[in-house]
Amino acid sequence: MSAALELEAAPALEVREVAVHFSGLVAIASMSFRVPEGRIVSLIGPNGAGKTTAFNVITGFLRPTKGSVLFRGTDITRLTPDRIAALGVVRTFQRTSIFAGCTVFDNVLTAMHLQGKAETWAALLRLPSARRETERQHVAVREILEFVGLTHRADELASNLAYGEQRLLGIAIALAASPKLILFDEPAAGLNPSETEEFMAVVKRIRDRGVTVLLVEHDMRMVMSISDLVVVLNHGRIIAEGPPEAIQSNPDVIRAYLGQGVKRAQA
Ligand SMILES: Nc1ncnc2c1ncn2[C@@H]1O[C@H](COP(=O)(O)OP(=O)(O)OP(=O)(O)O)[C@@H](O)[C@H]1O
Repeated sequence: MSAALELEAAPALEVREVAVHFSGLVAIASMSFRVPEGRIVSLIGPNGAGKTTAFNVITGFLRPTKGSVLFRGTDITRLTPDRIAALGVVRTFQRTSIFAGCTVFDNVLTAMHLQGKAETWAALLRLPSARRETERQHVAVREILEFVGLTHRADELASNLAYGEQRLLGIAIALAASPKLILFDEPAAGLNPSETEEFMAVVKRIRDRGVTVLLVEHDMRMVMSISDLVVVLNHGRIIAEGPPEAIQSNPDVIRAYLGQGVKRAQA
């Protein structure tokens, strides 16, 4: 499907004329873009371009000065982060908050419990439905660990995981919240090439399951090989958007970012 057709399809996420000012400093001047349902979209640009600020607006951690954010047609601009997460917009952080002293399995189970408040009462009362629910959750945790490739590490303490495995656990924790749209903030930072490959394969599998992905990333090899669409920010403005091939040859993008970005990716 062409990029033009993609953009005509009903978007999972629509950012409309968002501006963010921090007491005089314009972090985002005006930003509009759409993330089509079931696709991987990357937001790229030089340091300070406004990418993390955009993530903060989308996930409700920051109110924009102007503009709006729509998730599947619903205006989420003024919702709290937990309401937005409950709608299925789930974020991973550069440093994932895992419980180092708990097992891999329990980390994912805890994340799943955190979203199932209704079942907590049934569990406290030890109702049969709660036992069924517990079994269902354990099956789901095992499925998620299988999905990210951590089954063999299920009983390991999270603190004993290698760096790349901790990233995979971060994804597993995010998947436990049943995301419809998942946002990754620099997921490849600090990963070696084989860990990056493994990470990319998991992200593609997430997309292939119908979950929409929005990525902020500086690793251009990853961005260009994984993305269906790329949106380029520079000084708080979008300077280009389109499929990776078009972005790589766009002179404005090369001037503003890619010359520097490709060097960094090869470093
Ligand atoms: N809470 C804040 N208060 C004041 N200025 C901020 C705040 N957060 C971000 N900024 C500024 O807004 C601009 C955009 O920052 P942002 O972190 O969104 O950029 P970025 O594209 O994510 O950069 P990087 O690639 O380095 O993570 C920068 O000039 C930054 O200094």
